[in-house]
Amino acid sequence: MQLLVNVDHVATLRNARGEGYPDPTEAAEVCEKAGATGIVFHLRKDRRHIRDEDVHKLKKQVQGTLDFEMAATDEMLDVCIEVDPHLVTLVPESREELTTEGGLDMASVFEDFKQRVFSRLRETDIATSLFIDPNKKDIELAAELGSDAIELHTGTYANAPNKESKKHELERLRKGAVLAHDLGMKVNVGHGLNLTNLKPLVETVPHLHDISIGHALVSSALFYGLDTTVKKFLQIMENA
Ligand SMILES: CC(=O)[C@@H](O)[C@H](O)COP(=O)(O)O
Ligand SMILES: NCC(=O)COP(=O)(O)O
Repeated sequence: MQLLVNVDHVATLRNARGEGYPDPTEAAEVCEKAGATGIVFHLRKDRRHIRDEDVHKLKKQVQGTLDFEMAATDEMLDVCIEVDPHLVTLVPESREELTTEGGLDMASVFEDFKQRVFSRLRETDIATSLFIDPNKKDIELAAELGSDAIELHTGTYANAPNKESKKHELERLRKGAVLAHDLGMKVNVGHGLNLTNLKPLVETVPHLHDISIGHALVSSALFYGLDTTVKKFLQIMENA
């Protein structure tokens, strides 16, 4: 189990005033020094937080795993292949959304991903991950496509309104992780994870590889500091 910190919202804060601070690259350095295994960023089509120059700076700065989240457009594929991260996580993206709203619908993207996206990525050393909901069909199609990993969308679990629905979502994630692992894929998770909901997740869901956490981690860092916050998340993972 390894923690990858998503630095998107360090850039959100920077962009709010158009100043050069806080710098996502500097945040990445603090996170890695505090024990994070790597860094995630999502280069959105509208560049609302991370910008192209951040991507190149992060590539130079990050020592551990670099996970490039993106929509599978030709433009993003060009940037990603040029930057050459360790991992690319393909996510659905819509311009109006405040954040990623769900996983990829694998049935509807399958043929396009096979012919246009994976054919290009397979010519590189970049490992692939698909951001999907914990549905049997989506997981099976991810394996059929030959993805190295999936990232199970934990947003529905994180936002579940009561104990019963949280339990239900955890069970879906557990089953999804077992299936993905049995099909030979690495199991990553992310979205909406925080200092409270991480513990039940890591104690219930097996085979976890990368856990990517951004918005809540950056928010907690305002109160505890970034170094201490990363260590708090790592402690939860270590105790599990
Ligand atoms: C794919 C995912 O769950 C998130 O990391 C997503 O990339 C978040 O996007 P924002 O950082 O723009 O909210
Ligand atoms: N892939 C999920 C991610 O990078 C962080 O998501 P969030 O913690 O910002 O919701």
